[in-house]
Order: sequence, then C-alpha cells, then structure tokens
Amino acid sequence: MGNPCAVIGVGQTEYRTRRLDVSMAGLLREAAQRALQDAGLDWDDIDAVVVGKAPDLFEGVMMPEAYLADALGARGKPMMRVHTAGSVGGSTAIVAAGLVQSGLHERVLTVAWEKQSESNATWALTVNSPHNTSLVVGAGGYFAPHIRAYIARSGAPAHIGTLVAVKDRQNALKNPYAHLKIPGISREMVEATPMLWEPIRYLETCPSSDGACAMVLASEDAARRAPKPPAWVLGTSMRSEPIFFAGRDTVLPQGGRDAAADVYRQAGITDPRRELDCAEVYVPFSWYEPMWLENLGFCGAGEGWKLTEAGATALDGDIPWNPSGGVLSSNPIGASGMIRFAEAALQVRGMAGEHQVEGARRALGHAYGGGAQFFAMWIVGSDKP
Ligand SMILES: CC(=O)SCCNC(=O)CCNC(=O)[C@H](O)C(C)(C)COP(=O)(O)OP(=O)(O)OC[C@H]1O[C@@H](n2cnc3c(N)ncnc32)[C@H](O)[C@@H]1OP(=O)(O)O
Repeated sequence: MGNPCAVIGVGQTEYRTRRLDVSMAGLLREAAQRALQDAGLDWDDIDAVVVGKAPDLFEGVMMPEAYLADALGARGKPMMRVHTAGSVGGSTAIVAAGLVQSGLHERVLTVAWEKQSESNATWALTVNSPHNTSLVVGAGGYFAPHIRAYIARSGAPAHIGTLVAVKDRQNALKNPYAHLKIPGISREMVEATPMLWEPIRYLETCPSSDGACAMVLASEDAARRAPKPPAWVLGTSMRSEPIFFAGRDTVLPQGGRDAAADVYRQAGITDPRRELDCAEVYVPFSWYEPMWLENLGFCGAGEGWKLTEAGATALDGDIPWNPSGGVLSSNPIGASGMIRFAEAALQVRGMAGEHQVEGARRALGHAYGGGAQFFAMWIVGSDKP
C-alpha cells in the first residue's frame, strides 16, 4: 500500500436540483475552498490536483477539466482527470491517494462534481442515435431487471426497497448538505408514489443533483501538522469488468466481490459486519442496499434483505449504512462516490455532526458505476496503520 496517507480536509457543497447561482468552476471552488479550510491550508500548499466527473454527456459539457485548472489553483502543478462513469468519485480519490502513498506528493487536492442541471442525465442514457433502438429509460431502466432478478433469486418481500428509502431519507434529515429532505417520511408515503421502473418507485430512486465534493489527502508528516484529526487510509481497491459477457452475474458482480475481498485484506478485516463501524455505500435505487450487503460480504447470498428488514443498517443498528442519507438523498453522479469516501472519513474523524455514528473508528466508502462494472472502495480509520 506504500507510505501512510490520510484525509485531512473535507469540503462539500449543498446538493440541490439546480445551483444556478454558480458556474461549474464556482461550484468546484466552493467545495475545494471548504476542504482547504478544514485542512488549515491555502492553495499554495497543494502539490497536485486530481479531478473526476461522470461522462460528459450527462451534463452536455465537453471536457470541463480543460478550463478548470485556474479555478482549482492548478496552474504550474500536475492536474489530471479520472474517468470511470458513476464510480468516478471513488476512483478519483484512490488515484489521488496513490500520489501520496507513492511518496510523489505531500498534499493532493481531489475534487469530484456533477452539475446535472446543465443537461439531463436520465435522457442522455435513454435516447439513442437514429437507426437503433434504445432498450432502457435512464439508469433506472437499466438496473430494474437486475433488481427483479435479485428479488426472484432471494425471495425478498416487496417492502424491502421501501424500508431502505425511509431509512435513508430519515438519515438525510440530519445532514445539512442533503438534497432531498422529506419531513415525516413513512412507508405509506413511499408506497403511494408512482412506479417508475418496476419495482423502483419515485421515492425509491435518487434525485438528479448539482454538487461537488473535495478532499485534501496528505502524507504522514503533513497529517501530523494538520489542525484536525486525520482519517487514515487503511486500504483501497478498484476493479472493472466488461459490461456484456456470457454468464455475467449482474446481481452479484464478480468485480464488486473481488474489490471488497482486496480492500478487507489490506485493512486486516475478516468480518466486515463486526469489524467496521459504519459504511457509506453507493445505493442509487433502494433495492441496491440488500444487493450490495451481499456483494460486499456483510452476509451470505440471499440474506441481505434480512439485515435490512431487521434494522441492522439503521443509524442505531449494529452496522449503519449511509448515515448521511446516501445517494438516494443526493446524487450529483460524478461526485457521489467521493461523497461516500468523504463521509466515511468524517465518521472516523468524529466530524459527521448530527449523523455521527457514536465512536466510529473504521468505515467503508464504496462506489460503483457504468453497467455495475466499475467498483472503487476504501477503508479509513482513526488509527494510523
Ligand atoms: C451509478 C448511478 O449513479 S445510477 C443513478 C443515476 N441517476 C439517475 O438515474 C437519476 C434518477 N432520477 C431521475 O431521473 C429524476 O430525478 C426523476 C425521474 C426521479 C424525477 O425527474 P424530474 O421530476 O424531472 O426531476 P427534477 O430534477 O426536475 O426535480 C423536480 C423536483 O423533484 C424533486 N425530486 C427529484 N427526484 C426526486 C425523487 N426521486 N424523490 C423525491 N423528489 C425528487 C427535486 O428535488 C425537485 O424539487 P425542487 O424543485 O424542490 O428542488
């Protein structure tokens, strides 16, 4: 894993349907400035900048990184863009951490974002070019058959997705940055909303958000001098797999299982449910909570929905998932993976505010993207490895 690396600064924007008050550059700068402030640093203290966002067609803005160097103080410094579809926020953080772990840089600024109001990602994933047929309507249309296969395979009762939606939306009420805040959210409210992509109802899907997230990653030396507690990186892992191949298991993707096994090995974890204190996991549609519980080895195959039903993943359960309200409550796609990683870091720094998991010392951040074919994960902890 190389040299020790820690998160010493986290900055988030509020996540909203439309941030018409700022340009894309202004949005990023807001998150980056907050991360620098948290780390007690200025632009000059940063050695390199690593940015990430989801595919350009989601916003209809091509290669924004080409004009963002000045907004991010990158003039005269190395700057690069990472690109792994929806998992990009996680992969971007991992690439940035690698620059510190390799000994190349002392302090790296990493930023991920999406300004979805500039376009419409759901339609971008729907309308194909002339003379061929679109098979899906948005990401929900693509993932719904995978969810139906999960339900058929596991025998999960129909209300499981509803329980996740209620839990994550209740958690979002405690997060000042969350996009969707629905006071009094209940099962009845979720069940009364229209079915968008069977079995995903309106209140079981993520919104489309504008927002950015930034982190400052630092060497051991730089972390020692930071004003606030660091979150030490205990393991990182990325995996990818082709979107189509015979026998591919889209319910329990091999790439996700392999990445989880790798990151647990690095962090010395053999029983994630017992040894982790909380997890921020990429759940854009409610049913992905039980599916990822199984993919990430928190339980055996076919058992994930039982953990959800028993309340194990609630804020007061034995393994809280998405205390921040998760992707279901805010989804600026390119930023969402980094938000998971940053929220995991806030938890082990004891800085998660109202949605803090009491005494959290080890947390998982997770992202996935493309056709559930890119995976990025890290484990962070309060204690230096
Ligand atoms: C790897 C991945 O990330 S896969 C996931 C990728 N992302 C997606 O698939 C996005 C899925 N969501 C959508 O496509 C859309 O948000 C839809 C279809 C659910 C709703 O579409 P629209 O009604 O056109 O939403 P629009 O963005 O214009 O928002 C209208 C209002 O509804 C709210 N809203 C949007 N989605 C939701 C939702 N799922 N639940 C509750 N409220 C919502 C918005 O906050 C907004 O309210 P505001 O004006 O008070 O801010």
